[in-house]
Amino acid sequence: MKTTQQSPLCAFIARYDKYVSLGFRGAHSPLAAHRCLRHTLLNHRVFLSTKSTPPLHLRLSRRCSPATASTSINRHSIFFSRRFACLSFDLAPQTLAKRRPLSPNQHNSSTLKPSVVFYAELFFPVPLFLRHRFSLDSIASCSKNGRRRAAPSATIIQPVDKGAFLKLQNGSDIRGVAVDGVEAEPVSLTEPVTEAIAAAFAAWLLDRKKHDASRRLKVSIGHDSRISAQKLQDAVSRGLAGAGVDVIQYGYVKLSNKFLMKFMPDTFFLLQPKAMPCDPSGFAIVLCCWNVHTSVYEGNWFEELENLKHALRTCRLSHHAQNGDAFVLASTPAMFNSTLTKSEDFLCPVDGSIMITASHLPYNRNGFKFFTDAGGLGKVDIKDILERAADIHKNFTDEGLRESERKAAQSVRRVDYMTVYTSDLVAAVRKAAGNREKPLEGFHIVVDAGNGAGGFFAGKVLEPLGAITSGSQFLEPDGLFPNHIPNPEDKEAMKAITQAVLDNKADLGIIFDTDVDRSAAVDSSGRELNRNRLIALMSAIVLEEHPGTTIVTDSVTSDGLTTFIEKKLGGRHHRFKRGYKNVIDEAIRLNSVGEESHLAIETSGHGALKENNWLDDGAYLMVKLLNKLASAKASGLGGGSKVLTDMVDGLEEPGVAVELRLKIDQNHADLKGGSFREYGEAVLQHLSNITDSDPKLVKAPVNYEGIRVSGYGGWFLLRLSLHDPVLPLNIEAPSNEDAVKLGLTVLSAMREFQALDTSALDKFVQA
Ligand SMILES: O=P(O)(O)OC[C@H]1O[C@H](O)[C@H](O)[C@@H](O)[C@@H]1O
Repeated sequence: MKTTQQSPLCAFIARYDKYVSLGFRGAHSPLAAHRCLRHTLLNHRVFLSTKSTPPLHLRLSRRCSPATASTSINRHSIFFSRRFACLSFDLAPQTLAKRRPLSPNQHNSSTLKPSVVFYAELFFPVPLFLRHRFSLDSIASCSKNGRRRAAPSATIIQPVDKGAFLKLQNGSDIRGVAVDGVEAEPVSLTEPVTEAIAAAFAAWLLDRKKHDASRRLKVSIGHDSRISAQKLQDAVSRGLAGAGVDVIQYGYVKLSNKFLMKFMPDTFFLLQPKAMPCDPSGFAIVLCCWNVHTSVYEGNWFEELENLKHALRTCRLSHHAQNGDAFVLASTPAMFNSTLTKSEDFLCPVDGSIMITASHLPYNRNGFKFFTDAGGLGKVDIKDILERAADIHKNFTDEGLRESERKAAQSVRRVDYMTVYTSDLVAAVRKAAGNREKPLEGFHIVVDAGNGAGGFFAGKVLEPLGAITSGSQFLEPDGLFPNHIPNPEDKEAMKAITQAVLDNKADLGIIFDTDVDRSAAVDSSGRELNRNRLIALMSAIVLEEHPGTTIVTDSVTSDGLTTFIEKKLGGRHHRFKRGYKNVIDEAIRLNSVGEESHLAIETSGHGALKENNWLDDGAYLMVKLLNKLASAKASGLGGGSKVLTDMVDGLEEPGVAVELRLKIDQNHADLKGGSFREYGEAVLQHLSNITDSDPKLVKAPVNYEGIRVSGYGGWFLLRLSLHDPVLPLNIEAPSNEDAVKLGLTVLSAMREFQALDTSALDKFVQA
């Protein structure tokens, strides 16, 4: 992925943005500092927060010189933006020399104007009067005659038409670009757009809950580890609060003074605890930047960061909320669960819930999933919300936005809901194991959270159940996903968890996607239990509990899986469409018409069980595997994951299985102004005709999506992607030769479709 940002600083931010905010070289210049601040704020999650009141920040600005008496400060300045304070100090060269001797060259360098810059994200909006006084925004907004006038909202509202809003729909989710910097991917999920979408969800919810008009509705918001999460969560909070809904945030940052004193003593000293007391529950941290000459400071600075990162890791940051140090994240299933939980302490149940996530997509994307107690919202509702959002956005005024901001500042509450959610998971395993406290004692299970939100599973689920989790990896949240794509379908990701299992001689490996609605496992021999194997395993478990039940899956499942479910397990395999919402809704429908179904699951790792309120929950799928391990051990069947491996014994596996994604060029003249869907349908129709006339091929008699054809001992499925201008082609066959024959059939149907990029298929058949 190419980024347009080239400066070393950007590279630096890209590496460390989770933990620091950086100043630019020359941050002594207010303009540069401000630009830097804006850049950082716009693109990165900025840490951290304080519940202290704004005057404390003012005091901080005055007191910082004495506080840093051991250094020599040439000048300092403070800037306030709507939610952030930026403090910048220029240090005299001798101060630098104390940290690391400067070369004569550096002493003489005219660029050597080192600064320290602190950024603080405030939990409260900075009052306008402060902003007017200190913010460069307000200086820029001075009228020509020199009189200050009210600063406009810190966000500039660009007009956005309805079409642009509707483009944010991705099936039953909303997805867009939230971070600038990737070529040809302009930001579409801006703060005002997000605020409008949240306000639209509130309006939609208020319409649905008219009968509850006597009380204020509550909506929970949570997010995963994405770098734009905080920014969007704030915007969502404003949108909801402005629409008259109570807002409960499940995602926030919480680091204790103790943590700071221990791991960042220098920084903390500069922050002067007396001037910036942290209230016992709120905690505060502002990480500083030893700005400028990273060449001068590099060692030290990197060392500090490494210390911090180490500290974060050893503290199991995301699992120790109750101990005071945490990035408190949320998972998608937990958000849905918050509409069902009954607990006044945790302000539950909420009327609606919003998860801020773009699942496994690249770091610059983000999006929303919406829930009520009836489940995730469907396509029609999402379209309705986006249409409403477009109207709301059109009518935004500065004053209205400020009012929403004020309301959000007054009404947002924070709850560590993951504590409830994880204790439910722990309770489920204990119950299944005959109420034993530590049913997983003796098991070594490694978790790979891919730096998403799933790190909690090691410390808050497995460890309380007695499992050893050493060797778990990528548990710490990092929205740049530096290790691998957090996606159990991804080959690299599966390789990483497999290696971790083998290296640690673990009994089981568990991997999640970013927002924990998908998962997969690896057995002790390093055998991947994902895709068809995971479905086979889950089917075996569910069919033991509910003999004969129907298993609903997505469309790309293998023929071998059908044989396994129907012949070996005695269930019924209902192969439906791709899309987790589609399979869940289908299972619910089957039950409503009298066909019992207890499991809806996709090869992607999404899965939902009837017993778990049809919650699409990757963590719960893993809980079902844990139950199996625990009960096997209790009944003396031995430890390890053999019990799971044995359950998928007999599943026929194809020699070759590929998925090729063929793009439709939407701007190609061959579309003749039509949509890519119409074009894709035409390709499918043509393929259907061709296969009808080929005696070696048999079209699947029952098929709900695309064209599925058997032949040459295997099968292929060509279908339209749920979201993209793409025709995904799945081929499974006993050998490469057979797979190529199937590929050639498909290719022959595509020759006349010029807008279709068949290069992946060309390559496949040639190889
Ligand atoms: O149709 P595709 O492009 O293959 O995408 C299909 C996938 O889209 C999303 O990621 C959904 O969350 C999945 O449930 C679905 O399987």
